Amino acid sequence: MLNEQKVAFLGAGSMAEAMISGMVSAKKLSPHHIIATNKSNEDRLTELREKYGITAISRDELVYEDVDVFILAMKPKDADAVLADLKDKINPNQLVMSVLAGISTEFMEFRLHDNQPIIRVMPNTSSMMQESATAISTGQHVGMDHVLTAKELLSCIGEVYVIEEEKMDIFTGIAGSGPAYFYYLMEHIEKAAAEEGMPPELARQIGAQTILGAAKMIMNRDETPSELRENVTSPNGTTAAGLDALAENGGGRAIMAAVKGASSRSKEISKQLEKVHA
Ligand SMILES: NC(=O)C1=CN([C@@H]2O[C@H](COP(=O)(O)OP(=O)(O)OC[C@H]3O[C@@H](n4cnc5c(N)ncnc54)[C@H](O)[C@@H]3O)[C@@H](O)[C@H]2O)C=CC1
Ligand SMILES: O=C(O)[C@@H]1CCC=N1
Repeated sequence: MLNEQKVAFLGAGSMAEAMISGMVSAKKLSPHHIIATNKSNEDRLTELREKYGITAISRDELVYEDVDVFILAMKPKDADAVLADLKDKINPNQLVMSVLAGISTEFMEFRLHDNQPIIRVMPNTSSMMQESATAISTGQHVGMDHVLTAKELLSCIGEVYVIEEEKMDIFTGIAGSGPAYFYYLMEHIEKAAAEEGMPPELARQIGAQTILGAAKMIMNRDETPSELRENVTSPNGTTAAGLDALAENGGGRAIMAAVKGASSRSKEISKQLEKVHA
C-alpha cells in the first residue's frame, strides 16, 4: 500500500532524520519516494541524501502535486509561515501530517483548505531504531483510508497509538519528550559509576541494558511496575537503600514534575499561537 506513495518532510532537523532513518530501515517505501526539504541549509540536505539515499531538495525544488503525504517537521514557531505557503501549493486530496508539539489540527485546518485531511502525530527520536511510541489524532476531514495510511507509515518507526487530541499534551510529556528523561537518568548513572571508579562506557552499556530489561519486563509480564519494583527489593537490602535515597531526594516528585512540565509546555505553545492568531 505504501509502495508507490511519496512522502515529503517539510523541515529536515533531528525529528525528521529520526523518522527518515526508521522509514528507510523498514523498506516499505522506496528511499527515493522519501523527500526531505528545508528552507535553506543545503549541507544538511546533502548529508541526508548521502546517509539515507533519499531525495533531499530545497523547498523551492519540491513538486508539490506529486506528493501524497506531507509531514510538517519544522519548529512550532515556523508553522504559521509554512502553512500559509503550503495552502497555495497543495490540494485537499493530499494528506498533511504534523509532528509539531502543541499545534492543534484545528489550528492547521483553519490555515489550509476546507476539507484538508490533517493528522497530528507525536513521535519520538527512537524512531531511528524503529522503537518510537507514536500517537496520532485526527482532524475533522480524515477518513479511514487516511488513518490506515498514517498507521502503516508510522508503524515503520515503531508502535502507533490512536488517541483523542486532548490527550496529545500528556502523550508529549510521556513519550515525545520521554527519551530525554531516560538519557538524563543515564547521564547521572554514568556520573555516579565514574565516581565509584567504573569507566563511563562500561557503565553506559550496563545502564542501557538495565533500562531495556526493565522495559521488556513491563511490556511482557502481568505484574504492575509497583509489583515488579517490590520483587527487586529485599528487606533491608541494596534496592531498599537506593529507593530510600530516591524518595529522600524527591525522585518520584521530580519524575512527575518532568512529565507534567512538558505537558504544560505543550498546552502553553497551543495557547500562545491561539492568542497571536485570534
Ligand atoms: N526532537 C524531538 O525529539 C521531537 C520533535 N518534535 C517536533 O518536531 C519538530 C522539529 O523538531 P526538531 O527536528 O527537533 O527541530 P530542528 O530544529 O532540528 O529542525 C527543524 C527543521 O525545520 C527547518 N525549517 C525551519 N523553517 C522552515 C521552513 N519555513 N520551511 C521548511 N523547513 C523549515 C529547519 O531548517 C530544520 O531543518 C518540532 O515542531 C517539534 O515539536 C516532535 C516529537 C519529538
Ligand atoms: O522539545 C520539544 O519541544 C520537542 C517536542 C517533543 C520532544 N521534543
